[in-house]
Amino acid sequence: MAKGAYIALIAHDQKKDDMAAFARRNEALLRPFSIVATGTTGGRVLEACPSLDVIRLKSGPLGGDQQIGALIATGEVSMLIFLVDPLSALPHDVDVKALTRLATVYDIPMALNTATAEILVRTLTATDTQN
Ligand SMILES: O=C(CO)COP(=O)(O)O
Repeated sequence: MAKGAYIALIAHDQKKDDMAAFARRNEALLRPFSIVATGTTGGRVLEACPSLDVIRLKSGPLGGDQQIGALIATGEVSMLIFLVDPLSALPHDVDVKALTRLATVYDIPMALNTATAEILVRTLTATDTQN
């Protein structure tokens, strides 16, 4: 993974505890990287892991998903970990779809659940240390 590229972290409300736990488990792996996150998720990650370099954007419903989508379009995101809640209706569902669509268009490694996130974070950080 290219240095300077962001790892993007986002979690829906019902998944924020899972994201905080994920960050805590993987704090050492994530520490060398710059993280970009939607507002509330970023706050939870920083609370759990104050040592991480986290840039907080707007909250998802206020445009945070779109901000991360724009960073993907400009080539600044190398990994997207987006813990989605498939059991709740969201007012900004169109933004969520737009973001996952852009991650697919630009072929960004994308985890939508914790199990995949655990695999992805190890694979990409291991690749990085070989470069
Ligand atoms: O709603 C979100 C993603 O769609 C997440 O936004 P927050 O991290 O601000 O809650």
